[in-house]
Amino acid sequence: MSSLVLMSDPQVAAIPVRECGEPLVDVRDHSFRVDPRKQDPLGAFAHVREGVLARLEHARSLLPAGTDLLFIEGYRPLALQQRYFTEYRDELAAAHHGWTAEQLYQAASRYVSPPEIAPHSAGAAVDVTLADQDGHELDLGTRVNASPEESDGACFTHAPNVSDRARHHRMLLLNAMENAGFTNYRTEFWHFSVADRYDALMRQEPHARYGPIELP
Ligand SMILES: C[C@@H](N)C(=O)N[C@H](C)C(=O)O
Repeated sequence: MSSLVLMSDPQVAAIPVRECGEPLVDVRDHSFRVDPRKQDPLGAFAHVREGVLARLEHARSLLPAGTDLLFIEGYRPLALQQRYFTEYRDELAAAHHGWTAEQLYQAASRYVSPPEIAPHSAGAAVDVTLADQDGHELDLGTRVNASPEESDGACFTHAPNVSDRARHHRMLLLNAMENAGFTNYRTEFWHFSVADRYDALMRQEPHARYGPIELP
């Protein structure tokens, strides 16, 4: 297992973006199981780049019978990413009075990407989990979007403090998504991205193909 590189690592921001211009598409037009918890009036949450959709379809086909992907969130407007990041950083600041701005920036990036490199705002990232054939969410150890503090670190993909059953489900998800070409952010078992700066760095690619994009 490779060592953890945080989103705040300067190596991530240093990856250049050569925008490929692929459009955003709505996964709800492609028979995915879509959970409404991140639903927004414009349906932004259900959008991803075309190439991300193709990889999601591939990942889905790699899961064992009776198991399916449950799509939670894809595209996130930059203003929302900024809000999530600031709110979480402020929460950490309130709990850790002695931390420097740099410490807060790094710690916040375990759970929310700094807006300037955010994979969700590039349409390159998805938050997904597993469901059974009736659409019931499977146990992957914590709720999707549990923070490190809330879950005592159990949100980390390879956390030891989850049950064998949850670990098994995490590995099903991770293997299907990685074999379909996604990179997991190891601090969150549910977060995967492709062709953004983080994925490019992990794959030692010279540049990312997806940069910040607006919903049409
Ligand atoms: C906030 C959480 N759901 C999330 O999306 N985290 C990743 C790292 C992100 O903000 O890109």
